[in-house]
Amino acid sequence: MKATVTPPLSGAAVLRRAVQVSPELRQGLGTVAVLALLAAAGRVVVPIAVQQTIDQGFRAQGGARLGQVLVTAAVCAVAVLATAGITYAMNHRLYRTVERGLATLRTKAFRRVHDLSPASLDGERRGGLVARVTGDVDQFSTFLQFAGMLVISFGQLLVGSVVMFAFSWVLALTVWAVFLPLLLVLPRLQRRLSHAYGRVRDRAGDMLAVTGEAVVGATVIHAYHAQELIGERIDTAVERHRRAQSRAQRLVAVTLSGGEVAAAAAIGGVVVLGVLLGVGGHLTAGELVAFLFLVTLFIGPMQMTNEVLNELQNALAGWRRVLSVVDAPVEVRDPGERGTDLPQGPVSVRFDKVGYAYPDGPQVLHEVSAEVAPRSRVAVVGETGSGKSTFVKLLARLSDPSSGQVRLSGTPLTTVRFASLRRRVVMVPQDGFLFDATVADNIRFARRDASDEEIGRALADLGLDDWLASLPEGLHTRVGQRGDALSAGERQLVALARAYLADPDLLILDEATSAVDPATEVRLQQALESATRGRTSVSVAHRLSTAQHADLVLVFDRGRIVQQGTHDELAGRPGVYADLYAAWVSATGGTGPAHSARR
Ligand SMILES: Nc1ncnc2c1ncn2[C@@H]1O[C@H](COP(=O)(O)OP(=O)(O)OP(=O)(O)O)[C@@H](O)[C@H]1O
Repeated sequence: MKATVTPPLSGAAVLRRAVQVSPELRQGLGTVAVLALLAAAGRVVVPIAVQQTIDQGFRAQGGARLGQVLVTAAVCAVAVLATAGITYAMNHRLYRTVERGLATLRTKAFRRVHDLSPASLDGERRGGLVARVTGDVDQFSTFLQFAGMLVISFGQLLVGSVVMFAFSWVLALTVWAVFLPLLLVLPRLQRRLSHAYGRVRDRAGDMLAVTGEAVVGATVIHAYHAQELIGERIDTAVERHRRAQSRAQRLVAVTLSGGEVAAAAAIGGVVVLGVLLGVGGHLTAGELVAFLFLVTLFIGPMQMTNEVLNELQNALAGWRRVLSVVDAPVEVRDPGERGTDLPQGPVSVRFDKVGYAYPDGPQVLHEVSAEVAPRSRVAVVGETGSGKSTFVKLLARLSDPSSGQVRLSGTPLTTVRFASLRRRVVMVPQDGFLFDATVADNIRFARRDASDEEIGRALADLGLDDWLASLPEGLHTRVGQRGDALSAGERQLVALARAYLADPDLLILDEATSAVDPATEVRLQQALESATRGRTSVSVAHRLSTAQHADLVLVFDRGRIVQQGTHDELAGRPGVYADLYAAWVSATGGTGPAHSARR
């Protein structure tokens, strides 16, 4: 699946694309920059005040001037308070801008996960993408806690350097000479870090996918006592993440230690040179003390910049992965305004030499041609893996054919607006997903404005009123997560009632293969009979009893339609259908429980 491939976007390209995806990120950046400069300027007030206090206050010519000291202290206090206020305003503005941008990014990424073709993307892979979107965006959010400081740091470096040069260009050059080598090797280190953090984010994604799978597949894991196997997979994923993280942290440690050494060298150099300059009469005591303050103001941002750049690499790696979800190509597009509505009335279906291959997979449908008359009931049968489900997914436009064309009532499916298609064509998949809500709410999913009475009537139409009466709280019975509180057969009944309430012109059913008890089997059969009456229906039939009642049976074999006709015509003729039927009769006596048709 293309969406899982991380495109090798450079840091700058990631930022550019991120701003395109979330234009909010641009808003107010000018204000943030101005506030950052003001905050930086505010921070050099203290060293200047220290210099003034010493040189013009305590050591003033003609004796100490306490009045001057008090005024300087008051100005300094006001500047410190104002700087704190400006820093708060800048952070607030920055967080607001970026959180808005990230909200847009999250929304677009989640939507894209939904838009990706359901035919080629199963629930687990979709879950992996969701984990990526949540984990990686959070990583970026964490980075922001530092980002505000980064903006101020740049301002502080700038203003600090100007003031340092004003006090003593020799000392200012010394400080820069110490930090320059660090600045020169930093880009190389950052590139290596970027690579290391890319791996960390990938490993974190793998870890989330494996643990997510373990939660979703808990029942199967317990049933097969596979806890140890899954445990090992989780341990491996955790260990690989730990190793990637350690590698990245080692590089971080190198950059931090480099910063420490440079800081110590800068302070040492300033003290020694400063004293020598002072003795020679080139520097006052106040200027030397102020300079030492300025050096700490310079070292702080240097180290902060280093740290923030490290975090930035981690955040960029996450951003890059989220953007690869946002930019994943959507296979099935709504023609929207340019499209047409399906013609009114009962729907006919035509498949014209349709071929299909799943992304990166082999051809699974070959030259499939079929015609379905309006209001007819069609059963699609064939061995497991013969292409039945794929055929109905193309009919519901969950995916588009690789070759050939599907038409509904003469209109090419790709030109039908989604609004019209989803109103007139409804598919009940094998696993008709139920939400953790009541029976009524799950059925109402088809028509949000349906009243309880209408839902009750729909169930009665399908002959399910006695089943409804047997539920502890009738329509208001909760179905549990994924419908776990209902039996497999009952879940199918609810899914069918949901489709019936939608009142489509074309009903597509992918019969569940799960076995149900005989009483539910009879209920399901009756409900199916009522739900398909008077409308076009195409059912993937795992029970050949469905084929017995159909107007037309399409027989699939290895991705091709090899026979078509009514049950009576086909059962009496040697061929795939007669074999399937014979196998089904011998396995179930012809009336038995659900059974996947096999030769
Ligand atoms: N999401 C997918 N990605 C790749 N290949 C797939 C995917 N879904 C199905 N296939 C492959 O396509 C082929 C046809 O599968 P399909 O599900 O259409 O068969 P089927 O006749 O409905 O089978 P069953 O009766 O078991 O449901 C199979 O070889 C299957 O492995």
